Amino acid sequence: MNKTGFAVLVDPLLNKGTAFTAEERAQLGLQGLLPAGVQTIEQQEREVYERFLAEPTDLAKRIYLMGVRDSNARLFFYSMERHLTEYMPIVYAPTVAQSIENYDEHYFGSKVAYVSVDHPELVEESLRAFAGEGADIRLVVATDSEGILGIGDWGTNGAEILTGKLAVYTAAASIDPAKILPVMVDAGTNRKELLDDPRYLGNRFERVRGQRYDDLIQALVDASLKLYPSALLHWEDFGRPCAAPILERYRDTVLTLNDDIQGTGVTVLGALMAATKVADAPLSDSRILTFGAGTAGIGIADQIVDGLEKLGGLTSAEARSRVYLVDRDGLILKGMPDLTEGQVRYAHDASEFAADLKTTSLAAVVDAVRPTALIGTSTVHGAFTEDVVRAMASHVEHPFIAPISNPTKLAEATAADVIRWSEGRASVVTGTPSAPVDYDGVTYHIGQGNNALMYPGICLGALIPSARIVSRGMLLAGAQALADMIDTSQPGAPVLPPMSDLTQITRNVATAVAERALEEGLNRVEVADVGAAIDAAAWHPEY
Ligand SMILES: NC(=O)c1ccc[n+]([C@@H]2O[C@H](COP(=O)([O-])OP(=O)(O)OC[C@H]3O[C@@H](n4cnc5c(N)ncnc54)[C@H](O)[C@@H]3O)[C@@H](O)[C@H]2O)c1
Ligand SMILES: O=C(O)C[C@H](O)C(=O)O
Ligand SMILES: [Mg+2]
Repeated sequence: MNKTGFAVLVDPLLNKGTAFTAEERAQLGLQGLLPAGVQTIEQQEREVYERFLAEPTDLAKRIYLMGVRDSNARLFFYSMERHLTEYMPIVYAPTVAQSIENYDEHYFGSKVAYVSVDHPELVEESLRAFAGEGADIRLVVATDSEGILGIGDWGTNGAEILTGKLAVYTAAASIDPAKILPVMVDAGTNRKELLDDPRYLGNRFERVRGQRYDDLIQALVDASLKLYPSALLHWEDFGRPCAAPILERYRDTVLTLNDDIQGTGVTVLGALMAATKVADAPLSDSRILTFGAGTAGIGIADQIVDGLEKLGGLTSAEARSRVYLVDRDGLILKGMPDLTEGQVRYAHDASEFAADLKTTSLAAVVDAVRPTALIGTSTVHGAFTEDVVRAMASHVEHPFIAPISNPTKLAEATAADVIRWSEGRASVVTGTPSAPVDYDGVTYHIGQGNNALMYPGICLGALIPSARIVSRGMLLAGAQALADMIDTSQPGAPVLPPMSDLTQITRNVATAVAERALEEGLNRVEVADVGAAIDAAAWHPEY
């Protein structure tokens, strides 16, 4: 049944507010519900942008913009398209972290589907209720909020990470917002201050682990496959104990992507490939030191190893031996207690190092390993000290240094410090935006090493041919497409394309990923012309 009256005005996908024409107002029963003036989308957008500029803080700007999103989605995306570079850090990281940390003051629940570990039998009903009967969902984005960015466990307050990721999906990949379903997986929280806060709205118990948790995830996968068989399932900000096991359980049989593992892995691999061009060194010469060997750190290591093998020509054992990990207890060595499965893959033999190596000193480990690339996914602010950066730059002419922990306050270093301490020789990327750095007469542009550069394109590229899975080949094709966008001929050029080019980046990545899926025979539909199929699928925020 077609909606009329207030039902139209409160539906963000139908609402045009004051842009409804006199005829539409008559047809849709809106007479008397709107003031007499009729505006164009351009006029409405100008007012949105002026109000955005006038809001006093980043958090206030985010709350305002997401309010526009919730009342008139086309107007929001029309505005985001025009001010992408300005809106990204507000709608998404780093400001989304403030939304989550201050949730109780500003939200009464986010617009997402909630599923509870107490009621796996209600998962299907929750998805149906949120999406509406007959919805053509192509993308399910789920979080359990145990590892939100680097700020940890935020229970159901973490739902705002989903609204941020969804906005980026539509802005970057033109995916129709009506086809995306955000799901908050509520398995409890281990954050005591939330459990003690009377205003906390999620399940008030400690995180449930083991069979009951696995059953909830299985119920979500089953419901998604049953209701929306061609949809991609995106996992976001699950904690270290759950993220990798969930991906391993489903990656070979279900169309699925873990953003923190795979999205981040391909982003960093793409940047590393571009950095090897700056260094004029083959990819196969890379030696990688990852500081913070959790979900993202291991995801990056695995992805780089795949790249060293398939693109760099190393054997799998050779490629693995090029990766070194440092975590809380220092350099990861064989036989250390409590290593995760991922860490075991990269544990080195202590006999490779001098007996007196201080394995908990990052600078000493850098001197011992002599890496070409240093990646930070530790959430330890300032861990890449001057000593560490100088050690990197003393062994390699052009080191790749990527302090990508989010939000900004947790980054291992600032771009400006890395440029200064490496005397302008390092290729740097940071997780949140960094201003250009002037050093010794050169302006260095800093790439934003954030998975937002990749997950929209990988997902779109997988959806276009209705791929059965996201294969390793599809991921590598995405990384190559990203690296191919980089022109390193100018001094100070970034090793990642700028966020202002996000729609073009996404298109290039999606094209490469879709073509690889077709080559590998993973498609469930035939696609004669990938570019034309991308155009045909695109949703445009116009009235
Ligand atoms: N830029 C991006 O696109 C991107 C993508 C994913 C994750 N991240 C960031 O990476 C960070 C880590 O995320 P995650 O999901 O991997 O979390 P995680 O908890 O799975 O991993 C963090 C790891 O750092 C280790 N660590 C903590 N303190 C340490 C110390 N003092 N020294 C060495 N290691 C230490 C932890 O033991 C853990 O293994 C977060 O800040 C997150 O925002 C960035
Ligand atoms: O959300 C982001 O900004 C990137 C990434 O997924 C993260 O967890 O930090
Ligand atoms: Mg994340």
